[in-house]
Amino acid sequence: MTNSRGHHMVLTTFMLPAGYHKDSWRMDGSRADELANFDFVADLTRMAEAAKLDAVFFGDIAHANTVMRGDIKMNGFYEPMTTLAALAAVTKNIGLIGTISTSFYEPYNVARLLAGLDHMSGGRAGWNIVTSSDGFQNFGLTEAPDGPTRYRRAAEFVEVVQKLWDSWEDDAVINDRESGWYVDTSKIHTIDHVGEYFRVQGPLPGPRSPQGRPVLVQAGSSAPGVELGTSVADGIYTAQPLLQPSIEFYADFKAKAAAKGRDPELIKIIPGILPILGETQAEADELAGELARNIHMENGRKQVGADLKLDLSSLDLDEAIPAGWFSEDPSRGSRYHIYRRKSVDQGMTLRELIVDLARSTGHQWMAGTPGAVADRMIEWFEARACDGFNLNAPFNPGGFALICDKLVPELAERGYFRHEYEGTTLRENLGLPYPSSKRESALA
Ligand SMILES: Cc1cc2nc3c(=O)[nH]c(=O)nc-3n(C[C@H](O)[C@H](O)[C@H](O)COP(=O)(O)O)c2cc1C
Repeated sequence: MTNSRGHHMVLTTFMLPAGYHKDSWRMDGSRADELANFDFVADLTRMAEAAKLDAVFFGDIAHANTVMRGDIKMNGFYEPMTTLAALAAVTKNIGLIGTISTSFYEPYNVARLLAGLDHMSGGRAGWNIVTSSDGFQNFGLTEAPDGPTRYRRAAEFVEVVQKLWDSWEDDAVINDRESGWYVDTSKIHTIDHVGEYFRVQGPLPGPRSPQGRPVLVQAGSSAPGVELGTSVADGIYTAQPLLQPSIEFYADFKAKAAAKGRDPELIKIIPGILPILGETQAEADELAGELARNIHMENGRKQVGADLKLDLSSLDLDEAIPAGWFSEDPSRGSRYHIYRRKSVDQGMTLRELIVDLARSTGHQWMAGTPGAVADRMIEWFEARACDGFNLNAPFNPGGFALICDKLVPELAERGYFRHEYEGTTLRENLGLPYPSSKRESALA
């Protein structure tokens, strides 16, 4: 490894078969007619595995609001756990990270789902822990509980899931034909959890999974979100469009985790990036223009309005949203303030904002040659603005092919990414240790 940090980047991909760039499913060559079809997502995942990416990452939202506003990007066409289980059967090395909401499930189900995926994939499961800000109408409530309440439930939820994953000691299965006992029951323990939200006896009905505990990723940016991430997450997804704020976020996050006794090197900070690639800068710019020409502007207007909670129906597309329409309230969330800055400080017009949001939804995007995009990624990695990236393919399958065939090899060539998988589990490939069960640590 030739880079100064002594290890390579983490690279995962946000698996959105419709394409991360809004409306890119309208491009020539997209496989839009195959959305919700397994072969399509399996082809994309095999491409990611051939490029030796750490993991494919499936987001999830339990409602159809964005689809009804004309944006199918963050779609419900692929339910994460069922899709990942199917993908486990046709892949060998790549990590399989799925989103499950702590607001809409019970910990016992989630512990089983992820342990099951970990078993079926030989140790490649990961969980993106979200608390969901929408969709509560589908689960018996009229609106979302406030952030601190959702994260209180999430913290207890994760604690219960971890206790359940540890409820079988590593060597509880003895498979002893002589004695007639398949398991050593003295090594299987109830958890007897009684908390504010959950009462769970345990143990799980099956053995500890290959990774001991599947990898935990999280993306909270509010104070309670960061509190959960710094306490439990192995990986942090984050929208960081600018270098300096990302360096500050990285240092602050790792310091908070270290203050809790965690090894900051074992927590991977993974901002998103959307690369639009061309053989030359002119070719990349032309592609960016083609993607922008596919955007349905009126749907874009609705989407920006919904994201910012503003009525933009009367605004000319070539005007900027008036500064006075924005709130400075920090509780509006990090994405809101990214767009407030772009509009107010950088003077972007509504049309430019729609295009920018269509490209990145608040993440960094860059049009350039593979060499130039690799330069930018390396600059961030060396500056400790990140430990790697979540690659957002602007369009599929063509835009993802450019990432896998041109950008990732460039990073590998320059010593910033692997040529071969190091291990067979996601933990091994991320350089994370096998976690001893809580019971063992309590006894030690
Ligand atoms: C890359 C990335 C992916 C995310 N994926 C999801 C998702 O699939 N489902 C979801 O409900 N929230 C998702 N989120 C939202 C976060 O879980 C979180 O709610 C958001 O960053 C705001 O932080 P807060 O919850 O602390 O306010 C994602 C965020 C990021 C940055």
